[in-house]
Amino acid sequence: MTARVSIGVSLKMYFGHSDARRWFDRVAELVAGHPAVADGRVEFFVIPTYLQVLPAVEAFAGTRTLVGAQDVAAWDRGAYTGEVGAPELAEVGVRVAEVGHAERRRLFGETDTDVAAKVETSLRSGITPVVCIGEADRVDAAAAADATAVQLCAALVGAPAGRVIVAYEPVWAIGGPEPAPVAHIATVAERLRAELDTLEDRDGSTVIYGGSAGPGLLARLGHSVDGLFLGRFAHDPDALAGVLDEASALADARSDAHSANTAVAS
Ligand SMILES: O=C(CO)COP(=O)(O)O
Repeated sequence: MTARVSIGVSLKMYFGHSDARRWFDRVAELVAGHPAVADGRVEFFVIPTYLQVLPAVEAFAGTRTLVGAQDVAAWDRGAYTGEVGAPELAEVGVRVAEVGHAERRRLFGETDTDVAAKVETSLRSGITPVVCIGEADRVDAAAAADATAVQLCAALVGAPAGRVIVAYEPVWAIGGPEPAPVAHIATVAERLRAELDTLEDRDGSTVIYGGSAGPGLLARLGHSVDGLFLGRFAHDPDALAGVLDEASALADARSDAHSANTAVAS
């Protein structure tokens, strides 16, 4: 378990250009003044539309915020109309790329093979993939853990060494009124972390939860996840500030636990 806690936001396609830029300015001010983001205890990333990436890079400059892309081409460059490749994303300052979100799998037919190709090109370009996985139907936690472990392995086929951020997002909890139950999330996230721990070349990888996540959830989840992937409930910067405070408290608790373990071991 890493001491650091990760909080990410995907803006999906909710905001127009001016609204997105206003949100970037408000949130950049918020994170610049947030001690845990400023000193790196909490990793913060924002994933706007492709067209909003450059203004986001500019707005968040100097705040430690990582700007991401909501997708990435499966190829580096060439005759792929409408696509954007990882090398170009990296060139303009994109640091994370969302791969295999449930909406892309469902609406655009993305397969595990596409996802693996996108993970591979991202890592090769120095971009950390946010690998989105989650069970489609509401099954029990053990079945969800089995299904998502299979998805995770499929996503990492052929991937070069490097950190990945695994976003566990049960499809049935996305866009709903409330997140999946805490015990369900904990069971699946712990299984996914155990899977990652068996891999030698994935140091620093994290498992975060998304799907109607908002203020109050991280405090209830505690150590069972490494953070949250927010959608609608980050549109209000005050709600996002509340989540960052919870992330900061969790990062402190983890670093205390880490120091206690190190003291016992020595
Ligand atoms: O899909 C999500 C983040 O990628 C979650 O979105 P919501 O929090 O709006 O359900």
